[in-house]
Amino acid sequence: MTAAGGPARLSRRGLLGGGAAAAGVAGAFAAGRLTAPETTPVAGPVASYPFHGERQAGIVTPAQDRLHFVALDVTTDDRDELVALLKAWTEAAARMTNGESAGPVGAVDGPGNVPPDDTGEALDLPPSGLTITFGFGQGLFVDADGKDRFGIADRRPEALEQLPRFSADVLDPARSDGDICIQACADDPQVAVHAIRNLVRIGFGTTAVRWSQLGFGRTSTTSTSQSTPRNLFGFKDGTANIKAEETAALDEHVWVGAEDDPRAGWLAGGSYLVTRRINMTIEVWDRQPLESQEQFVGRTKGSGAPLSGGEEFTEPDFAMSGSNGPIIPTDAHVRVVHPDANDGVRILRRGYNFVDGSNDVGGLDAGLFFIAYLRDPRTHFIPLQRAMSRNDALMEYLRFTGQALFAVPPGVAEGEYVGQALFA
Ligand SMILES: C=CC1=C(C)c2cc3[nH]c(cc4nc(cc5[nH]c(cc1n2)c(C)c5CCC(=O)O)C(CCC(=O)O)=C4C)c(C)c3C=C
Ligand SMILES: [Fe+2]
Repeated sequence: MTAAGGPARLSRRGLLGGGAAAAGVAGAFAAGRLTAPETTPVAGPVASYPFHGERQAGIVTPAQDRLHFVALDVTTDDRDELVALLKAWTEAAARMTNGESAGPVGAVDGPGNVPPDDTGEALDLPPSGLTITFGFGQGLFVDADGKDRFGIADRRPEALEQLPRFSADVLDPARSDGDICIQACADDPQVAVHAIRNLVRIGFGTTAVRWSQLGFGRTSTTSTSQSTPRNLFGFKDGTANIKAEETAALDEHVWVGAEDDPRAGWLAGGSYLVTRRINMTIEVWDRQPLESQEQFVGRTKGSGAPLSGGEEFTEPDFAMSGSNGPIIPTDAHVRVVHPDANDGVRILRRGYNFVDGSNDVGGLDAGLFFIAYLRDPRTHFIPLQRAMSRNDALMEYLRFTGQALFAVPPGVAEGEYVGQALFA
């Protein structure tokens, strides 16, 4: 398999859409925010992303179209068993992201009298841009009884605590938390599901699935090479997201710094991952006039431009007046969560649309599975969610039905296993 289409391999011309756009992007970097390329080139089909590297793949990797996310509880108290599992998962993840079977024998080439070491549904499928990203929850460090099962309680990152409750939270414990999470993203749903299924299979006896979530359409961009997708409200989502090319912003807002937390040095270069399962009352939303929908968001539904004018990547002008007060209302989502209103804070969003059948009132159980990577949940998530709770017009159409927080260790070098520094 060849690695192709990843950010480093896109030509500068392909990334920036020509010289004029390049100048524009350079200016935007200088201003601290990224503006659009003049044209938005689409990266070619991606063969594979290597599992090993300085950072885990699946964070700044161009967001793939499909997601299978699982949270697991560790059922053993034995540190050696946990470490053995992390080693086995590392090997299997490296193989699968390379388009190989989960185990070295494969789905059909082993002896007939034992179960195969791969389940087989991805036979003949390409790697499809599969990335597998691991995170550790609070319960891995101290379990519900306050027990330090694996001798790592003193290495728990200070910020890895239970998230507070927010308004519109109707959290289902069966869709929240977990000791370990695995995020599999791919451009083929079968490849993402195959990855999670096999990792869960390998963990049988050591871990148990707590909850999982499928996502069918990305709701963000994480690279300037991508076009902006739409969420289930029909709006472009991901326009102002941090992009892989914004390395200074990633260092400031996404990657945990070496000095951030003296007792959790193992997390330096990693990140925090927040998930929120957000049900959207789409049937009610669909009855709102177009102009109201646009006022709730603060952007136009067609182009995604701010209501203050311009094009999709034009910065909103929050000072501009309309006939009835500010043209971008004070409770518009993009105003409430904008860095200008939140001490300059930015986050890397990597969420997905979901529809999990229908609900008990004949509507769709649909929404946005919010995933964000950020440097510290205390500065980069809790205040944002609180601001939304207080004063965001979108809140009337949202119900938060699950949430979790994980510490995501940095990348894995060849010959190492994921999270190795935590157990060293
Ligand atoms: C706590 C953080 C956020 C939650 C929860 C959240 C939910 C949520 N958002 C949309 C739709 C859009 N969000 C947009 C931008 C945007 N959203 C957040 C944060 C949360 N959103 C941020 C930080 C930003 C970027 C703000 C900026 O820097 O300008 C947009 C506009 C397009 C874009 O920039 O991506 C839309 C549309 C929904 C539907 C939703 C819950 C279901
Ligand atoms: Fe948002």
